[in-house]
Amino acid sequence: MMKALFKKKVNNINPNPELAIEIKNFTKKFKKFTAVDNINISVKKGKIHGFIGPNGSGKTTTIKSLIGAIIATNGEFYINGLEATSVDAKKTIGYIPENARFPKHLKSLEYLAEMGYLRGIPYKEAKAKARKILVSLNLIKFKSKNPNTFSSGMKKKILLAQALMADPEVLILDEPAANLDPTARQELFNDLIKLRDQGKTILICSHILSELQDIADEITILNYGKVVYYGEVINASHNYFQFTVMEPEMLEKLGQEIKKLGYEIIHQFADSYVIKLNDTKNEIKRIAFAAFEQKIILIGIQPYFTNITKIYDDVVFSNNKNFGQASALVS
Ligand SMILES: Nc1ncnc2c1ncn2[C@@H]1O[C@H](COP(=O)(O)OP(=O)(O)OP(=O)(O)O)[C@@H](O)[C@H]1O
Repeated sequence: MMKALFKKKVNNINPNPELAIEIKNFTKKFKKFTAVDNINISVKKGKIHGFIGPNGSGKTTTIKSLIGAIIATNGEFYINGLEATSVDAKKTIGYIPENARFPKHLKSLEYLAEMGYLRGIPYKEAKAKARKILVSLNLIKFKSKNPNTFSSGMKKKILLAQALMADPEVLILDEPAANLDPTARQELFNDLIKLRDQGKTILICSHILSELQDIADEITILNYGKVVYYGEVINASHNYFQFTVMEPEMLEKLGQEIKKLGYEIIHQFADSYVIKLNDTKNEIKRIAFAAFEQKIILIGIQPYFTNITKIYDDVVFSNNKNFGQASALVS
């Protein structure tokens, strides 16, 4: 009997070490109510991953279960291939909650140094590190002020600075841009892009689609506790262009010309191809000229990117007529 009690749980799931976050078969029930229903989520290393869904769809429940703040009814959680509850995995996560509250008696620099000290960094070292982070987030001039007196945007940055004190590989942010004005939001996003470019993985939980359109590399959409969409995001910086022909019959010929010019076709539609360009203006001229010479009529050449609002409208709004159009969430 005792043997059975202490028997180690056998885990048949092999975590994928290529993923920064892996959530498998996660279910959370609050009494009889199923808030999250057997979902799987994968977040690739070094990416900004948008975690989207209407109010009450289960985002915060998922994040809190991932960081161990609430207990899952069922499921497995991994950070960089390690069980999320393990000490080693916890060391690699930085969590930034939706709301900020700071001790009244500490100035920003002292507060960050204390937080570093609590995580085991010697105080002097922690203070030097805090100073460096404040410089990188453009907050050093406020080092002697208490963060409670800061604007919402600055408070968010102090929370980010606090998470960075532990040098996390994975940052998890719950509604990072709620209540921020456009400038503060842009500044915070620029900081997140910088961190992603340094190799960190960032999971952003949000239902404001415009927050994610320009910065997310991939998205997962949750609706009524289920994953209804997962995919990579192509944004303007990828330099993808869509070339549309007048008659679908012209498409094959255009494909031959595109290949002759040495471009790779990324996507194919009934009447168009998507290609990655580098030196946009000259390359468009070359392709348009080659098409013209082959009597292929191009009726459209336009930048191609993932429209998160449209995807959201398709997978959420069309299923929940009573929710209101997703575009209403874009602010
Ligand atoms: N402690 C709890 N007890 C009972 N039900 C809960 C509890 N926490 C969350 N829920 C319910 O679980 C569902 C998912 O809530 P959750 O907070 O995860 O959604 P969310 O997607 O983060 O929403 P929002 O965008 O509004 O923050 C909701 O229906 C919520 O009412």
